[in-house]
Amino acid sequence: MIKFEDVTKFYPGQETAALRNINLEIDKGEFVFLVGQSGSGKSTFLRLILREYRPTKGNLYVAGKNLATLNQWKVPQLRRQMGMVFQDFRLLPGKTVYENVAFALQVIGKPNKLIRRIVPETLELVGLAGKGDRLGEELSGGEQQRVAIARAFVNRPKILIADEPTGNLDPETSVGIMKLLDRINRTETTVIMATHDASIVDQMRRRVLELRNGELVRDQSKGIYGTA
Ligand SMILES: Nc1ncnc2c1ncn2[C@@H]1O[C@H](COP(=O)(O)OP(=O)(O)OP(=O)(O)O)[C@@H](O)[C@H]1O
Repeated sequence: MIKFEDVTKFYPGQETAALRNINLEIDKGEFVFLVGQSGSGKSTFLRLILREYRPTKGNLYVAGKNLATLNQWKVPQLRRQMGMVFQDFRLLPGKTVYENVAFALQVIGKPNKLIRRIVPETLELVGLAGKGDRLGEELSGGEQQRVAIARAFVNRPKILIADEPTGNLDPETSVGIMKLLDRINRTETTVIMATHDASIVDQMRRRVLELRNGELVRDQSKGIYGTA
């Protein structure tokens, strides 16, 4: 599903690499935590998968395409296979829960009939049945993150990328969000999640990739947050 082949990324004008010689594979349906200190390269790793940047060196295969050479005009097609969730939710202001989720399908040209069927189904899946008419800003942080997850997942992407999705939530709410990501993962969706949340990583016991100064220093199955 995803393969890094000796991937190095330098930002323009920088002398040290944000990522250096990364080699790894992530299979379909895996759940992977990406950990490491601030500045270790986690966001860069995710942004390369999203093809926000190209690798400076090496090859990066995502869903059968080499992103190092992929034409720019094919990027939207690639992104449709991915959902993205952020720490700060990023809901559309002034829009209802339903509208936030429906919008993700409208922009890719899905017919209204399908939207009217799939949005309520997805809201139910994330535990927001009956809340479609509420405005995003009226919801709690945990509920807003559920909307963001519904929006990311409504098109049934192959890969869900989450950048610190529990970073703004209290521990109990975070556990609920993790249960939801786990349920999504069980539908064969590959989940890659950058996090600083040790207790969640330690509870879930999934594959852990640790970056340090742009290098992959640990790749542990059923891993924990810190090195034992
Ligand atoms: N647009 C950019 N231009 C130049 N340097 C950048 C840019 N984005 C990130 N960097 C640098 O690349 C390195 C890796 O940053 P990155 O944001 O990937 O780390 P991170 O692990 O996601 O950090 P955090 O946990 O704080 O989000 C850092 O040294 C950072 O300063």
